[in-house]
Amino acid sequence: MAQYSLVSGSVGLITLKNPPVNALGAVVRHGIVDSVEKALSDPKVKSVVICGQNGMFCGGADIKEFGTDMKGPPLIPMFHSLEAANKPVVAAIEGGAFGGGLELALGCHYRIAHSKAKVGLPEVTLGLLPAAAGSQRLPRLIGVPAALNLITTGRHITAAEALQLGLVDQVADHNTVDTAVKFAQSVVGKSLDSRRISNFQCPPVPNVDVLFEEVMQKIRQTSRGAIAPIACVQAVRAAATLPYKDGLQKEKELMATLFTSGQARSLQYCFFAQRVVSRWSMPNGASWDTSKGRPIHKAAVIGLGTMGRGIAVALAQTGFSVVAVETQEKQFMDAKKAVAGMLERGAKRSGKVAAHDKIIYSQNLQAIADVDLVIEAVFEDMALKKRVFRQLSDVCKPGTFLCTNTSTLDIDQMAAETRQPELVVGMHFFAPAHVMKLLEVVYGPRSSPEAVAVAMQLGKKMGKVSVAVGNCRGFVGNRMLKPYRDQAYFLLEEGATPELIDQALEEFGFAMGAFKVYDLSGLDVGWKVRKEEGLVLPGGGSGKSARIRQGVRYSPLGDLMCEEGRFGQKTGRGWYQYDKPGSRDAKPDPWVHRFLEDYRARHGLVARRISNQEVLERCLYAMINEGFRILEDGIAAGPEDIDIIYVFGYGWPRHRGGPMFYANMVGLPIVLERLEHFAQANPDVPTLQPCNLLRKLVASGSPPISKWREAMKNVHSQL
Ligand SMILES: CCCCCCCC/C=C\C=C\CC(=O)SCCNC(=O)CCNC(=O)[C@H](O)C(C)(C)COP(=O)(O)OP(=O)(O)OC[C@H]1O[C@@H](n2cnc3c(N)ncnc32)[C@H](O)[C@@H]1OP(=O)(O)O
Repeated sequence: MAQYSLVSGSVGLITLKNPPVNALGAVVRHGIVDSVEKALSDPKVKSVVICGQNGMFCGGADIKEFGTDMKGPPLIPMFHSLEAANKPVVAAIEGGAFGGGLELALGCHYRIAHSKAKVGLPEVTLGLLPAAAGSQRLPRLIGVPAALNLITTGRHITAAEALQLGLVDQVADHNTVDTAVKFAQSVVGKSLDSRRISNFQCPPVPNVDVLFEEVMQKIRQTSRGAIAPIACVQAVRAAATLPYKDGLQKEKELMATLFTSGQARSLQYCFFAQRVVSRWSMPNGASWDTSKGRPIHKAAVIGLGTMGRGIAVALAQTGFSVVAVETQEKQFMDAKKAVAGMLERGAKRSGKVAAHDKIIYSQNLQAIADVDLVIEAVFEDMALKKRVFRQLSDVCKPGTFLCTNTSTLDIDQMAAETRQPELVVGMHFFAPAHVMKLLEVVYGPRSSPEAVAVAMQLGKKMGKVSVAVGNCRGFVGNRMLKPYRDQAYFLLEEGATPELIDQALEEFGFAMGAFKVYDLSGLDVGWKVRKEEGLVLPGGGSGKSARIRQGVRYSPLGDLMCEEGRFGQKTGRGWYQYDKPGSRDAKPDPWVHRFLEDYRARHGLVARRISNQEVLERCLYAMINEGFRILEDGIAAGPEDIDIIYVFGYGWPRHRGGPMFYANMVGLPIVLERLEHFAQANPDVPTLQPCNLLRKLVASGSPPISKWREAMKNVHSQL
């Protein structure tokens, strides 16, 4: 609702009330219309102030209403009637004004923001554009380049930046509503003509065509197939080149296309999925509601390789005291230098002081005796990790949480080496750990809810998107990656090239195709693991068994590349060629094409034409099928957990909502039918055999993704 009251004898105060963010749902919109009518028709009222309850101005349109019949007054006429009012209307912005909330403020004659408030037009992140005249008013107020930046990125800016841009008129350090009321009284009687933004001429831009062409080109390169950023540019262009009324018409047309698009649905799903996963739960019912964390003041990182360095930096930048331990002399010296550089660069970017004094370096484990939490980041070797956990258990004070950054290994085996296995959890960071947003928090069978709560809390403090998952090989992310990568290799054997496969995946929207990722992360990493697992045969093996291991299809292509010393970017040669070792510019390599032809000839494989569609179906449906198995096994609590992991950790295009949401969009019966087809053609590839949960969901009428958790409960109860 919106509450109306008369304050200071002459100011009509309209307070938006719709917790938690005062979104502009139908009831609020009705409330605003009624309140404005009251204020404008009351002769005692000389000016109007609009604010939000509980220190929050407005979080925008009610996203939960999208996809419903959206009854209630529309926003544009509401904002026009505010702007046309003959009494000054002032927005008092506390907390934040986002999307429709900022558009409401732009319809007012004046805007006063609290110094801690933030504002922004984040519609693009929901697959939309600011279509309550925001795309037309903002450029008129702050100019085209600044408006383009805010509207195409959706970034939230501080009150100080908003003031500098001319987006707000004043910043208040204390009671914003009182300040706004006084301000409203002070401007009574002043002409409002110059305050109505829709009457403004857009500040002229030299070479407007060149500017928009350049911006459009940049957006096309970075948006990876997302349509909303492009529509945002088109809408701002309309503001820059057309009269307000025509610009508004263009904004409406663009919004109509976006509003019903699958991309908007996917992005809005991601918005809510991110919030669902933050309310983690364990199969035993533990969650935030039942388990509180414990404050962590001092943490330790063990092992200062690439991951350990990033983790230490992330912790220090968050304000934790860190003991960084590395026992090998050379690595220790290199790490100290590297971490210092990372902290300096981070400080330069954030404008904060580099957190050098937060880190103490040591080559001795005894230095961690008093820490509250340890993150082990030594080499991915179970024997080594077990030894480290035994030492940690001896050295650390009782009650210290012991976390491992393993990306695949069994948490429980490490926990078994300690005196308090309930304090052991996985904290799987993604490289580079101080940059990447995702954190998989892995609970083993003995991990206590408190330990999970502590890791989730720590992740939140570090600005990570943390997802709690169960313990299995590869957890969620890497477990699903395996069948995807297997398919990519099998497609090479059948006639594809690395660039054909990568192009299909990148056109789909992945940040990088499978083979570019291999080259980036190093082919030797997987080779080492496969050797330890006994999968690697010299020369790839021969005869029929060369392409079979442990009874299932295996491609030795990656092993053969490593035998040639082609480890990827670091050696300047991998699935692509690079100008020099360490270079990132991947070029197709004729050597690889010949290598693949020789391989096929050796194994009697006849190359066939492979379409982009087949690449997508084989790679993505195999991965999705594993996702269903993960749900079936109870490793992830729901499809949202999987999707958020893929969007934030694996370059899955957000406008496609994550693999499980994508399966839901494609249609589960289609996914099932294609998997059945591929499984029949490849009986030695068990990951293509459709899993039970998928079959059961299809048999029960393919419920929408919002109902999968319920359906999963039924499946679990039948097991
Ligand atoms: C055919 C053509 C039709 C054309 C029709 C056109 C009609 C539309 C016209 C205009 C459209 C305007 C577009 C918009 O305004 S879209 C919304 C833009 N706003 C946003 O994107 C802001 C989203 N919210 C946030 O970024 C944050 O929530 C923030 C406001 C910064 C607060 O953050 P924080 O304090 O961390 O809190 P949470 O994010 O956890 O949120 C708390 C709960 O509030 C729910 N929430 C937040 N925002 C909204 C919202 N706008 N609508 C509905 N619900 C919202 C959020 O989900 C949390 O609840 P829960 O935990 O239960 O999920």
